[in-house]
Amino acid sequence: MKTAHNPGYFISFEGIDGAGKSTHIDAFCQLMRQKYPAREVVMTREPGGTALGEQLRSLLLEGPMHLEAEALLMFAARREHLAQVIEPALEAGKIVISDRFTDASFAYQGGGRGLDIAKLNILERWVQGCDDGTLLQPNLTILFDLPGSVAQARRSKVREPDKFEKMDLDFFERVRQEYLRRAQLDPQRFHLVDATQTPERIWLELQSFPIPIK
Ligand SMILES: Nc1ncnc2c1ncn2[C@@H]1O[C@H](COP(=O)(O)OP(=O)(O)OP(=O)(O)O)[C@@H](O)[C@H]1O
Ligand SMILES: Cc1cn([C@H]2C[C@H](O)[C@@H](COP(=O)(O)O)O2)c(=O)[nH]c1=O
Repeated sequence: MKTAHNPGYFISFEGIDGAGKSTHIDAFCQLMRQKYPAREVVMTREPGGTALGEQLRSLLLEGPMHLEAEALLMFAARREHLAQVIEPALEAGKIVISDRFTDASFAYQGGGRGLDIAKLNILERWVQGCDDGTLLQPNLTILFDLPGSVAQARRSKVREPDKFEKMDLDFFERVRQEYLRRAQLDPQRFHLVDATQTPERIWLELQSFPIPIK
């Protein structure tokens, strides 16, 4: 990509597993379609969003692997996702809404599993760096924040855990803290949602906070 300055608008949803992203993301996409009828809305996810990305997702969410292999595969899936889906959509002026993006790598591989943040910074620059030196990032990241114990209780009611969801509470607390650290570093980009609220309250909040899309 030549530059991160494009006519599109890029939104990511983030949070620990069970924080409630999936509960709201479809309705949020519909809301964006209603609010901005002139814009096409593309909903996607990570890891995934392309044929290769979905194959990598299966590998990543199933078997154990070396931490650096895991990080590299997350960013390989992301590179393909950017090239095939995200960059063309943004260049065409579309609204892209992704269920997770690079903050998840910092939170899970960095905070949760302990990969050196400097290595993640290098991968981020490699994969999201543009020709003019800018870094392609979401314009807005909606972070669903809640304690690991609450998320674990919610998850256990509804599904069989995947590889990450089997991790212990300490892991999810570290993931949460890394998300919060990144939100503090970039308060302009992050909108923090208190995900301990009822789904109804959260939905009201998602409908009402201002998003600078023309
Ligand atoms: N605000 C809420 N209060 C109580 N329960 C909730 C709330 N939001 C979602 N849930 C319930 O918690 C469970 C997990 O929610 P959801 O699947 O949306 O989480 P998620 O963040 O998308 O997780 P993952 O990233 O692992 O897919 C679901 O059973 C959902 O109904
Ligand atoms: C992008 C990304 C994701 N993960 C982890 C986070 C979740 O446990 C899964 C994805 O599952 P979801 O329920 O669909 O959100 O993958 C990660 O560890 N690193 C990443 O970069």
